[in-house]
Amino acid sequence: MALALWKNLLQTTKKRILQQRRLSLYNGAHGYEEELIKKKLQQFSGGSINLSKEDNGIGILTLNNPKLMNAFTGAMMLELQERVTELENWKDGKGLIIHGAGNTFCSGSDLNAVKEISNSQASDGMYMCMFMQNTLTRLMRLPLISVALVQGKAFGGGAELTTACDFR
Ligand SMILES: CC[C@@H](C(=O)O)C(=O)SCCNC(=O)CCNC(=O)[C@H](O)C(C)(C)COP(=O)(O)OP(=O)(O)OC[C@H]1O[C@@H](n2cnc3c(N)ncnc32)[C@H](O)[C@@H]1OP(=O)(O)O
Repeated sequence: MALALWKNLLQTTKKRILQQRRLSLYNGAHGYEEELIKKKLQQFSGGSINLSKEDNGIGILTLNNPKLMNAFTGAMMLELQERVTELENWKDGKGLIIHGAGNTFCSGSDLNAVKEISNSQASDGMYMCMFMQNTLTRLMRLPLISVALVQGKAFGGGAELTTACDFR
């Protein structure tokens, strides 16, 4: 009986910790509303973030937008958040390798998207950065040993991504 109660408590606590991790660090701060910035980011398509979870507990995350040196489009920023959620729920995960498709790592945010977002409303550029910062903080807190495999260039948001990893 005591053991069952203890297990239940442990599971509830784990669930709560996961739920808290997913909450944005910034919601409500400086007018930041995650759902609104997500709608804006959806408008900038292209590229993908692929995750392969191997049987040995190693995840391989690929930044895939080689035409733009793997720059992060809005769609990729949203996908990165989804992949991080997937990793948070991966019970058998032990490690994570992040690499870029082709012969480079990542040239940062897609400058076309940055330009358009910043031109639409001054604060939207800041909200986009806050969105990414939140995802990278969650990535940094994953209970996995993470390695950024930096081949070629890592600029702007790409360099920030490497600093969210344990090793680079
Ligand atoms: C606000 C967000 C901020 C952050 O979070 O900190 C950012 O990340 S802002 C972005 C910061 N990154 C940059 O400023 C890098 C910009 N790119 C470059 O300086 C160069 O492209 C490079 C990365 C040094 C590579 O140079 P090179 O090897 O000579 O290749 P090309 O310049 O010919 O690039 C090939 C192709 O890719 C396009 N490209 C590259 N980076 C980006 C980007 N960040 N956004 C959009 N497009 C990008 C480049 O324009 C070329 O396209 P084509 O001319 O159509 O072939």
